[in-house]
Amino acid sequence: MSRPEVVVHRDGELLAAATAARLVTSLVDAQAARGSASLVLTGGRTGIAVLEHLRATPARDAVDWSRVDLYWGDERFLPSGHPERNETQAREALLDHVPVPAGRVHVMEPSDGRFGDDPEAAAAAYADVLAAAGPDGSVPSFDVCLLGVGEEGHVASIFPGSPAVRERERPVVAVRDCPKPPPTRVSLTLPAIRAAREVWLITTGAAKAAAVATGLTDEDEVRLPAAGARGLRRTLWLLDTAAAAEVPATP
Ligand SMILES: O=C1O[C@H](COP(=O)(O)O)[C@@H](O)[C@H](O)[C@H]1O
Repeated sequence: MSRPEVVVHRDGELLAAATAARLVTSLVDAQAARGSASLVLTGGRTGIAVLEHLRATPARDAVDWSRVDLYWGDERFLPSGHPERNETQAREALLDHVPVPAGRVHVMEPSDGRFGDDPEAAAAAYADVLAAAGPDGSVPSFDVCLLGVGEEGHVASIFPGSPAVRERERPVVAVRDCPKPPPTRVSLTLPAIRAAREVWLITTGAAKAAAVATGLTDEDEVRLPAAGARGLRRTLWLLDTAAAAEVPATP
């Protein structure tokens, strides 16, 4: 598992623009190396801002969108098209504007979907989606897994002290009684996130500074889930100055 690296940008706008540029390069490189690229999307303000910048940059056309598989790290378990669904926001920010085939957009089921109001069934179905895509029924080695970071150190919908953060077997779980609304969600687990080649934790603002500083240590992931989000090859914390304020200076 990789050790965390930190990149700090002046402010949130620049962070989102620079991360979008970094994504273009990573997706193009993955396609050159392996034929297609796989990307796990995140919700949250910064994650969606990255997609908006990706939409706006002419360099987005360097990516062959017909060979990109898109997944989600978590989803708010709400009806299809609900404005608070991470899927809805990602579609508006980017996916409706690039020629990615519908069959490569791997959404987590909504609460009015195939399984009705059953997030456990939606989570199990998403585990099947991952198993069908990965080697020998295991989770795919995503090229990049994007994650936002909550003030209390949550990533995806894995909250401190929750059953989700203790999950060791299943790659996807239903999350109930979330401290952040909406209360019901579907989320990848830390073992699934750790299957990614690269994990990028992206966050901004002073309110995240303490979680960022602790997340960079070997803190117990049950107390601070972000500390357990590491990529096989690379773990990158992409921050603005305010979020990086409590990170110890490095040479
Ligand atoms: O609810 C969620 O929040 C987190 C963090 O969001 P932010 O707005 O504080 O950046 C996000 O990572 C997660 O995907 C989302 O469902």
